[in-house]
Amino acid sequence: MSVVRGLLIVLSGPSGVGKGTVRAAVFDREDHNYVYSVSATTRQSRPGEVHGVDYHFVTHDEFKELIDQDALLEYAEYVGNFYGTPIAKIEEELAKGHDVFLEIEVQGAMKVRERMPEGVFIFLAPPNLGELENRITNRGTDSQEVIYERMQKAREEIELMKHYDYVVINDEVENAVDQINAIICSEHLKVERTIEKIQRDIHDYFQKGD
Ligand SMILES: Nc1ncnc2c1ncn2[C@@H]1O[C@H](COP(=O)(O)OP(=O)(O)OP(=O)(O)O)[C@@H](O)[C@H]1O
Ligand SMILES: Nc1nc2c(ncn2[C@@H]2O[C@H](COP(=O)(O)O)[C@@H](O)[C@H]2O)c(=O)[nH]1
Repeated sequence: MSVVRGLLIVLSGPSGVGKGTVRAAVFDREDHNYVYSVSATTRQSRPGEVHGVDYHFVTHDEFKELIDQDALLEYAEYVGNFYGTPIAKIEEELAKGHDVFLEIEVQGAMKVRERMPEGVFIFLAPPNLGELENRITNRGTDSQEVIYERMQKAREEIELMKHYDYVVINDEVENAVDQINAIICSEHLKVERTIEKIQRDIHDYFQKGD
């Protein structure tokens, strides 16, 4: 029997809203078949970040080579650094029936939407912008200048949330996780129902011909 292709789940939203935190909590569920798409970036690694796990940390030349080789599903420049999604792993995992999670900013998500509109696009929103600023600040990874730039970006990004299939507010991590799990279940059901409908149609068509 052929394997049903996995879902491409694009979790997007402003920096610091909690995408990584929520995604890790979604992955903590025991019985999942999720795979995380590790992005390439020209950003310097932060303390504790592991090459190949959190990101593929690459030079500008290496990033340019990925673009030239058409190895990225999408890429974007974000606050002075490049970020991109390697395509090969995604195709491989979807074909195995695994659900692939992308955790990317909004310009990139819109490009994925053009290339893979069958994806499930979830915008993670902060309860309010003051709380977003607190989260980025308390994370302690960015200078005041970078925090300012990320907050300016957040304003533009929130304007684009209307282009997503779902908006989830990350007030409490557990609430956001429950909503995302419910979205994924319902998207799987949609795919199963569509397959059943097509199979019924094929069955009915050939019965008529008998
Ligand atoms: N619901 C929440 N309530 C309070 N703090 C939260 C919540 N979700 C995440 N945080 C905290 O906010 C900070 C930013 O979270 P995280 O790094 O997961 O965001 P992100 O969206 O992945 O950021 P980036 O896009 O910059 O990688 C972290 O310190 C995290 O612990
Ligand atoms: N368009 C893409 N955006 C990405 C990708 N990987 C991560 N990101 C997003 O960039 C910002 C900044 O990330 P940070 O790790 O420096 O805080 C954040 O919104 C990430 O989600 C990608 O492959 N493409």
